[in-house]
Amino acid sequence: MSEAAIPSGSGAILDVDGISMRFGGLLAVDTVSFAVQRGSITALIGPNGAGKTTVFNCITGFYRPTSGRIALRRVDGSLAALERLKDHRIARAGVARTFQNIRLFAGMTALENLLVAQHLPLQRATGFGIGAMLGLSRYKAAEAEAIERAASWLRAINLLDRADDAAGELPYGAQRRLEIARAMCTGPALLCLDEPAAGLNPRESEELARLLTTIRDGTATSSAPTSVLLIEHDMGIVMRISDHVVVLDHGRKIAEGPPDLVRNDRHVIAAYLGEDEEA
Ligand SMILES: Nc1ncnc2c1ncn2[C@@H]1O[C@H](COP(=O)(O)OP(=O)(O)OP(=O)(O)O)[C@@H](O)[C@H]1O
Repeated sequence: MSEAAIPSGSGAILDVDGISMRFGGLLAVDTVSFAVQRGSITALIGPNGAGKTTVFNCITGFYRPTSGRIALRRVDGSLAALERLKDHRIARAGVARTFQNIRLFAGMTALENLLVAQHLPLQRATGFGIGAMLGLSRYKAAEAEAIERAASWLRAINLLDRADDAAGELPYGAQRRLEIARAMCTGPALLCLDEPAAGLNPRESEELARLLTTIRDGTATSSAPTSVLLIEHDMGIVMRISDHVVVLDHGRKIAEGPPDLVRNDRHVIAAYLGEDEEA
């Protein structure tokens, strides 16, 4: 079996190479290839049923693609062949994701949600549990770091004053930002967002757009710039914040490029008009 590859000299953090996904007789994704460049926002768009979520699920390990390869450049520079890993291993390799439906721990506070996300470094610092019970200094240091990281993300999403409120009691837009902060607390190489603007009002969308560009640029907190891959139906946000747009239709990639180019592509216009006609 050939190794996962990102061409040397390439600035890609993720390379999706000819992936296909078949559900019985349906070829939901048909030999799709694209790359996510380091420090960029890449949007995956297309009409309903185009295959966006399926591609996403292949990258994040919810599905194993029928064929094709997906290579991730980890934070330490090594390569991971995501198509061979289970979802928890993909998360450890540095892919964090959010879902279309919010999946916070509603009864826990905003702060607790961000601390739970950091259980792995805490576990490592304690030798998986016993160190915490014994109050080891290594654990205390790791715990202080986790709290500091959580606080800096609460500040970045304008929720520091609501740190002790239950996540389920926060306004919808705040919950969406908290989910993104929770994903960022794991220090990912790639942040994957499934329709982050769904259900947001214009002010909340604006806040989200600002948050995503600061995550990309590494100015949201003192964390490193982070590459973002998003599925989004809100074309206003896509065209404003994306560096690169990949368009799918009926499981195939029909266009990719900078937003201005994609917006005027006749195949893209036809795909979206076709959807309107059917609606
Ligand atoms: N688990 C599954 N089993 C069978 N068919 C599936 C499964 N998941 C997705 N599909 C089908 O694959 C195709 C692509 O679906 P997918 O959800 O990836 O599209 P999408 O672009 O994300 O659409 P939307 O914008 O509506 O979320 C659709 O025809 C869908 O019905």
